[in-house]
Amino acid sequence: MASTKVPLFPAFCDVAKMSNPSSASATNSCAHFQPRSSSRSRDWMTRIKIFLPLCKWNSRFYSMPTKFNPPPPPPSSLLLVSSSSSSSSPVLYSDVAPSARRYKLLPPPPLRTHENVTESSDDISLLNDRILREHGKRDSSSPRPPVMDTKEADKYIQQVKEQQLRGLQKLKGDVTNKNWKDGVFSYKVDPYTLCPGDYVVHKKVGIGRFVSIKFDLPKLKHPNTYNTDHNPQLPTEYVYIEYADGMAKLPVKQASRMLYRYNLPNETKKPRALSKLSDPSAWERRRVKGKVAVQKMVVDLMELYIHRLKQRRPPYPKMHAIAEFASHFPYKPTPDQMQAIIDVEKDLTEKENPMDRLICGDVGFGKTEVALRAIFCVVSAGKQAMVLAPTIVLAKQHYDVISDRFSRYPDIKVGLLSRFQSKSEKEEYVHMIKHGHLDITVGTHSLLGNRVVYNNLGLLVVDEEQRFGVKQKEKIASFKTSVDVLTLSATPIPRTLYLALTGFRDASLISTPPPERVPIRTHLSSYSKVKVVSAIKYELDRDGQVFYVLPRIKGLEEVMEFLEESFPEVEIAIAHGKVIHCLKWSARSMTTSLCVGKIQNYKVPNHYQYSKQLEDTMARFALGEIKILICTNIVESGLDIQNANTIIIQDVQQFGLAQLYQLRGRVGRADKEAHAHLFYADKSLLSDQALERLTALEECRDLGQGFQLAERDMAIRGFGNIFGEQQTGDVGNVGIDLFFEMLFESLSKVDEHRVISVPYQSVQLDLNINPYLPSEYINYLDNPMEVISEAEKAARQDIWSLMQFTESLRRQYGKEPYSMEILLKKLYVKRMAADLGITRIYSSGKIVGMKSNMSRKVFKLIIDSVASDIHCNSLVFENGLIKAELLLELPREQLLNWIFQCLAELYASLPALIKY
Ligand SMILES: Nc1ncnc2c1ncn2[C@@H]1O[C@H](COP(=O)(O)OP(=O)(O)OP(=O)(O)O)[C@@H](O)[C@H]1O
Repeated sequence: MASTKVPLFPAFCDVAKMSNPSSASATNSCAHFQPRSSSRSRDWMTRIKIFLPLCKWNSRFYSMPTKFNPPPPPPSSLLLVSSSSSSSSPVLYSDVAPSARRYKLLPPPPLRTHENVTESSDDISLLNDRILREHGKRDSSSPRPPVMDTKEADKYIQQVKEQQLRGLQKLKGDVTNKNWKDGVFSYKVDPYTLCPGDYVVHKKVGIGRFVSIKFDLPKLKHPNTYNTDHNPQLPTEYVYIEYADGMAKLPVKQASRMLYRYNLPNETKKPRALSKLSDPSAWERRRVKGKVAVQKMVVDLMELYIHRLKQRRPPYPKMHAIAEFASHFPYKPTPDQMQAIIDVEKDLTEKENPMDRLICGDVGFGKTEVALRAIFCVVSAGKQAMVLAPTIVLAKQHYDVISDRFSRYPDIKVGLLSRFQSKSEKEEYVHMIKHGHLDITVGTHSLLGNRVVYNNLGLLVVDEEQRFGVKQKEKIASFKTSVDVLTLSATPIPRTLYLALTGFRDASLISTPPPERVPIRTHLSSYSKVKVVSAIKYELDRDGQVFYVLPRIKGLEEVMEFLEESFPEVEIAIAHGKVIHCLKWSARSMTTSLCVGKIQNYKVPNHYQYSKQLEDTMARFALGEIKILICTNIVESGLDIQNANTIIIQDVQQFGLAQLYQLRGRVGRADKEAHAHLFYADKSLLSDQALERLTALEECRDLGQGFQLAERDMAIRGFGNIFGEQQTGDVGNVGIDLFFEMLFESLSKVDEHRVISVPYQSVQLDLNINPYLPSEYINYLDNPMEVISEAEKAARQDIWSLMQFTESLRRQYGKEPYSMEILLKKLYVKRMAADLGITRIYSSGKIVGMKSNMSRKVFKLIIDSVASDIHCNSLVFENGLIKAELLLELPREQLLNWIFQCLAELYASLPALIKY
């Protein structure tokens, strides 16, 4: 939603504070208001007192929690009349001249944000809070795309749809895929593959625990009839599932049609609760919630994608020089690698909208080369490129690889910027970047700081985006609309998901390893110094190098001592990502040339010195001078040292599977057989789950097999790459497989979930409500005509502007009187109706009718996702008309309240719909 600010009126009064200084809201909103003089405030109080007796007829007026509580209007004081029923531009008539401006002008107060929402008592506040929350949620994950013209949107949606169909078609054509059943992609589980205790999800009943499959005699449907499905004489196989309030038994055939796994294989995460057989509606609500969450994800994705398609930049020129650049790659690209290179080249040289492509491939499968070619294409066209890495070690490695590859092009300048640099060094780089003297900048998140301003940025390469923090991801997202972005990730996306997503997200998969790769041998056992020494000795004997990884910095020192004793002649070093302000650790963070005896003279290094040491350590390890590197997971991603082919991981249980998978990928990056030794401290301390997962990792020996294992296990994390991380929590509601199925369904039907909004002006509100504004309120307002016209203008713009308008109004003048509230509600009703595609609202007796352009499917989806049943139970959909029959005919203003609340409920489901 566009966050356009409605011009605020000058804040000038302190009435609320004076009349009710202790009110909580006064503290919140009016604390900065200053009365100009006490005599004037007394004057105001006197005027209120005079009018008080007149107000008694309107008890509702008094019961409102208002800061500003002026008297009700004498009937003639001000009448707001709609100039026509289709336009709510009101005409003002006032019998009281606006009073002199009596209050001091102060700057407008800050707007409420979703963090500081406090007052939420009336309908409008509640709705505003909801809009704020929704905006906050969406804003944190992605910038809100601006409104798009319906016809233009049609074109893009069609384009996305066609591409996506091609993806699904490919999936169908994939004969090896067992998930296609009867032309539909299915994630249902084969009951025979279940183990007792596995959590399962029955689509109709909910979450239960698989007990067993047993033979039993089938029940007769009726005592006098034979069961046509099963011969009553013969026992049939049944699946037994335990629920919260009993045991269910299902014929195997039915179970294979209805059951899903709740968890990933090898995962034993407990669901919050088992479902009840006696209460299927609770499960139904949960399922609908899950469906709507999935829907929201897909719609967000779709909207962002469409928004990006709308951005324009001229395609980069196709250059012959790229062939020369490519010829310096020492290997023949693998087919997948080549495809990824072609995909990126097409994005850059054939498309007119900025690229946002994900290169997803197993560790060490050659993603860097794809990025290098993209960088070449962009910088040779005179633009700058930025390469972002999650760690300084990886940034340095990228810097080395890039510098090496571009060394033949002296005009192309490459620089490394990191938080560990000295201030002057940094300043120099920042200056060079700003003036276009640096073509390729490599660095960590420090590149995202506001001080780094580019002269002509064309490409952003992000390595392992998931390892950046929320704020940094937001910053990265903000680049996506203006520059080409290439994201590299070793977190696998299941091929099926990838294909289904074709059309929504540009991604290239590299799933084939370079040809000479040999599978890594993984050994899992309890820790033993003897085993460690033997593993290291084996590697050193073949002239290789060793990574020794621990989960914490504490402990590196101890290992150092032990290894120095065992291998006194060997160069050993420590590397980790932090400067530790403790003499002992800092000293040991130096390379091994520093012996214990020198520690006394050693000064704690600052960031700059530490970075130099780390850089030096890593460089010497890369050159093969250091043979054993004792480190934390600072080496987790991307590090590429071909001669290091043994990795020892101590206290393996403290790492996540994804981390282990990455760490293991540090070795076996050339043609030598590599070994990964995973050591746990004490088997008895390992949970069954941890042991099972580690065993699975050990068993996946073949190349690509590990990828398959990780593919499912990390599918959820893979979602993070595509949808944003917060949504992954929604999986827990319905279990992974049903979630996948819903996702597939939703992806393939995305165009059916479309609400086409109508222009605000075209909404006809035939309710004949024309509220009077009290003259006191009119006098109180600085410029009433302007207030009313600003309100209209905000409503015409969008709901966000209207929300900002009411918030400002209330902050400056206090809570409005009832008639003003009615006026605002009219505007809200019209605005929400326009967004929902409702063109006319009318009432006739007890019937409320809303003429809409939405389809029955969309109506159903909206109704399904509405949290409160109060309004929606009464709504039906007939031939483009949303209809409700109320229990009794309501007075007009109450009717407006009912419609306001009803639309606010419907409006809440809009995020799950495409709104063009
Ligand atoms: N087609 C190829 N044939 C042989 N070796 C290759 C090929 N492509 C890349 N390599 C080499 O494989 C090693 C790993 O490649 P690269 O660093 O690009 O992997 P990556 O996919 O980025 O891995 P990670 O996810 O760990 O960062 C490098 O030494 C690289 O030179």
